[in-house]
Amino acid sequence: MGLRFTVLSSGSTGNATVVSTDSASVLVDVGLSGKKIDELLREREIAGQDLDGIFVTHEHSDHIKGLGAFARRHRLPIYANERTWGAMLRTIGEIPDEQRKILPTDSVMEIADLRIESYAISHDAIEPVGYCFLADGAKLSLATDLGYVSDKVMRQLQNSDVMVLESNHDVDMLRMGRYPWNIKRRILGDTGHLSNEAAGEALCRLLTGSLRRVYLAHLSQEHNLMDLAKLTVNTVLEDNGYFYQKDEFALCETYHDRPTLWDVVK
Ligand SMILES: O=c1ccn([C@@H]2O[C@H](COP(=O)(O)O)[C@@H](O)[C@H]2O)c(=O)[nH]1
Repeated sequence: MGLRFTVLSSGSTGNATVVSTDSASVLVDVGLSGKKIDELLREREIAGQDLDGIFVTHEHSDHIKGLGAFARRHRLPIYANERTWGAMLRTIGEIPDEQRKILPTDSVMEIADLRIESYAISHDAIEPVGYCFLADGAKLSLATDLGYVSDKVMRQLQNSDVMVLESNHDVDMLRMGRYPWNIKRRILGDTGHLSNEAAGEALCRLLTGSLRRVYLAHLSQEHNLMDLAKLTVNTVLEDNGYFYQKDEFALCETYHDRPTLWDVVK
């Protein structure tokens, strides 16, 4: 079946994504309780103990809430860079040495036929990363929790077939919303979260030959709506002269309260 994935949950209430090939299966982040992750995996017919490892993007609780419990229960290796390990150790509890794996930022590793590339992103965590997954000539890129898309990140994301891209908020809804000003400023800043417009602008530079689907992710439940996110991204694309046919490219949805269907990347 080749490279495939399901976003189990997306948003500030918890993030987790499964990426699989016929020979490897990994989880990216465990932002819900270990019990809930097991339940969602079962829904997608995956057993926790069949995973080959967990890849951590950063230490914020919506990405590591259930990490310790889940990894210990299934004796799974956890991959993160050294500074992220340092930042999360006190919250995830004791992890046996054999499960602690250091994956430096901007490095590449392979598990069976799955190639995993970590890349640095701009977010207010200690050393946050995104991941690209490649197998069978297909590329899936996960890009959430980033304040802006740097040229380096843009190069990393090139030639993706499918992307999971942050579209956190509508700027006007956020400005008018109830969050305190310091949190609004954080979200809007260079180490915060991508707005719908910023996601659209990034896509203008990424909508090349190979990109077929983009899953809008990490939507705020306070300051966004999926239809508004899609409309804004499409408007930015059209304003910049990017028009596409429905059979060429699609914007897809992720959810905070249910998994996406399996998507076979290519
Ligand atoms: O009271 C709050 C609410 C949210 N945050 C952080 O803001 C961003 C965006 O949150 P959304 O739920 O997507 O609106 C996220 O990093 C939250 O953790 C906060 O710090 N305090």
